[in-house]
Amino acid sequence: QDLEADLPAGKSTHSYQSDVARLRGIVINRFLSARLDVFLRELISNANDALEKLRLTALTDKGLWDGTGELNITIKAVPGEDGERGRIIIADNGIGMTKEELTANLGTLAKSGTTEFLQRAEGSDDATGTGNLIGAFGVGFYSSFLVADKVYVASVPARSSYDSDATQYVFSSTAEDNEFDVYPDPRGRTLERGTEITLVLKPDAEEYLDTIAIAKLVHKHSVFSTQFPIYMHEMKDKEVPDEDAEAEAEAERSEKDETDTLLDEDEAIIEDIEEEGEKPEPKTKTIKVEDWVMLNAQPPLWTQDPKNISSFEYELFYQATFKDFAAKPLAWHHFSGDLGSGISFRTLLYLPGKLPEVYWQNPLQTVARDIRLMVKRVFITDDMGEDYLPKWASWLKAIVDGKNFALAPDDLPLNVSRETLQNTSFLRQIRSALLKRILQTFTKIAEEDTEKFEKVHAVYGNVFKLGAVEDTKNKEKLASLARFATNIRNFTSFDQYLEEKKENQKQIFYVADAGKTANQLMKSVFVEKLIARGYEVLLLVDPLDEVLVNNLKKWKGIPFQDAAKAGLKFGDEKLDSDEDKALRKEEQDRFEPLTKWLKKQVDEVVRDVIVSDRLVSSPCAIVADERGYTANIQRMMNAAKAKLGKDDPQALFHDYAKRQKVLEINPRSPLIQGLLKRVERLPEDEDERDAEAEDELREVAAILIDGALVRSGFEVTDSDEFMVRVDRVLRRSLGVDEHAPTDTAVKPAPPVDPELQDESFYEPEPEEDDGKAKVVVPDHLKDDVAFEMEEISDEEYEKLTAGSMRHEEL
Ligand SMILES: Nc1ncnc2c1ncn2[C@@H]1O[C@H](COP(=O)(O)OP(=O)(O)OP(=O)(O)O)[C@@H](O)[C@H]1O
Repeated sequence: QDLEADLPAGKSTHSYQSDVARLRGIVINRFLSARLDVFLRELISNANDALEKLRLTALTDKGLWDGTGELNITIKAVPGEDGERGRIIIADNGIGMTKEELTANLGTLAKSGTTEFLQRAEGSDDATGTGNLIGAFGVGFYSSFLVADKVYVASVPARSSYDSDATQYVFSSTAEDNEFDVYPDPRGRTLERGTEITLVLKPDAEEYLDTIAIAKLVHKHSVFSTQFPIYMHEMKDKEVPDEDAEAEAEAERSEKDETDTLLDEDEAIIEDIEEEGEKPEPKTKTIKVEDWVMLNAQPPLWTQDPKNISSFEYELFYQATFKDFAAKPLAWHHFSGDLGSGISFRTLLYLPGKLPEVYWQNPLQTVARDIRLMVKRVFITDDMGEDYLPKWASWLKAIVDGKNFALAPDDLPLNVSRETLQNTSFLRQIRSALLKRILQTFTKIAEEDTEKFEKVHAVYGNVFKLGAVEDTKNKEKLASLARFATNIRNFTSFDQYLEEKKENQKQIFYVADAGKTANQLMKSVFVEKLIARGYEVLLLVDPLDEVLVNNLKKWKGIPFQDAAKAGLKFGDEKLDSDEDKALRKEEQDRFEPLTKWLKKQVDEVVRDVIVSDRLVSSPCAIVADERGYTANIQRMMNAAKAKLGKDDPQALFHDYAKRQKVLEINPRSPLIQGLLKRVERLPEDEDERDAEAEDELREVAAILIDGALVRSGFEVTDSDEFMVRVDRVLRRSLGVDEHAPTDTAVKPAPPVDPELQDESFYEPEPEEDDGKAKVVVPDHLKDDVAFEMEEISDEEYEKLTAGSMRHEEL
């Protein structure tokens, strides 16, 4: 029987309160279709409230509900037939409404702040933002009109559940009219208690009739939003005995039995056995039966006490909620907080076991997509805006469930734009709570479980480094989580490095070269002496490492020192004996002729040449100035410079920075000592100059410097020139005439061919027959044919050929 009022008797028509009319107008006209599906979560949320209200009031007023019978929510989709519209019916057996309550609750808005909300919503173009706030401001029920042309709300208050004569009333309203009707339900009393909402779907909302679509929606928005079971009506296939077919089969069987008795006895036995093997299957048929499937078997995990939740449950919840099946979460943190002004929240945050590839493809572009903001267990949004979290944390997956959230409109302004959503104090407070807890979670693992932290660091190491550069507020905390290899250990933090710092050491030493391994870096010329003397050196192999230390500049007040740069001090130089100091001074004076001479030779490559204090076995090294490029940075900058114009100031700076290096020579290297001697022997007098000897020496120096460049990680200035020099020096050492030219004569190419020949002309020429025995396989068979040959003796050959087998056949 239809819900439509058939008799005018008992029907009353009311106008919506003006605010309701405006609100309905916004809902109906200003929502994007993408937000249509909120209607279901809103109605489920209302049903949940009605059930909760019943449960609570029944605690003190047993007359409302005796505690027996399940409190639940049901959803039923009724496809349209015979030109009728499809319907969705959502019912609860909660507190219910009287005739007066139907009129008052659904016809007026009692929320404070609504008028302001309406003004802003009407003035805003951001329809999606409005969608986020539905629910938080009690526009919930009116979202029905997103999908329905007509809505019926049938209700019986709980108080009447024991009174079988009590009247069930219907509220009905169309989307167009600004009026609604209230009348006794023409179907009579169909509900024991509670509310049943029937949505007569608009033609373009018929997709919601699909039970799978409904189940998906419930899972997306509401599966964790109520503690009460949600059941969905389904027509299920069921096999039942088919009595008609069974009776027919029985008749057939008895006919057959009669024939069997006529057969020979032996045969009859065989027949019996066979019959036993194939007992007649009972005849069945498939019928459709009604079934109610529970959609939310799981209660909201984050509302439970962490003590009662197993790791397995946390992991399952993670997978189900965030659809991340790539790896188990590495860790989670489940906590509640209070923001004052009556707002509290519960949060469950997860550190994913793997960061998505897109994160590292462009970490600065990533946006947090998995922070699910809920209010009272009802999903509100997972779009917190582009910059809600710093980029380093954009991988975070979390549920944030605010309580009493809607009661504090100041904390969530009615303005609907995302930018303001981000800037509300509630969300800002949540953001800092989230960041604080992420860092706490990492720090706790780092302090308590090194093995686990190694795993965490393998995934998040670069996140810490990126974060320390990006997030000035959390710089220290993030940087202290980063770990590095050193020449002494594999996994050390800056703090641990300082614990092992030597006396008087005033710098944190590091050497960086992205792409090299820690072992390779340990062999770098720059750290020879540091390592030989037993100092600890951070071996920075990741591109972000160098960015991080350059950005930090100091750790606990102690500067970082790139071992490949000028300014390296062991710190104990002052403690050297006078003798040592004198020795160094003497060395410097002694090598001055060489440093001066070399400086003239290498003017283009380096700024200065000095006697080194950092080399042990290598003859020389190229060390960058404090403001110059190290090889590592130079490589990165070269790529960037390639894109700049020649006269671009940045390009000019690049050339300048490139030259800011020093050639350091090792006074103990025999090669350097030999070079010094040769330089000293060069006659100073202009007239006596030996051009040839000078050239030779220059060449040696040039190779030495190129070698130093390569050893120091730079590229040689001109690799062709380098090879020409090496060629000359090799000749000299082999006693080959240095100037003897290589015979470079070659046969010139034939004259230009003016014509295009026949195609076959360009095919490769067949090999000439050399007269030797061989098997020639045509090209197209080469892949398919294989040969095995066996050498046979003359005798065997004779034997074989003597018979019928001829040579060719063999
Ligand atoms: N299923 C229901 N059972 C009983 N009362 C209901 C039901 N649905 C709605 N109501 C009544 O109608 C009122 C208006 O509902 P509406 O969804 O517009 O706002 P709200 O539920 O009060 O706000 P919010 O959606 O933010 O919780 C509710 O406050 C409630 O009193």
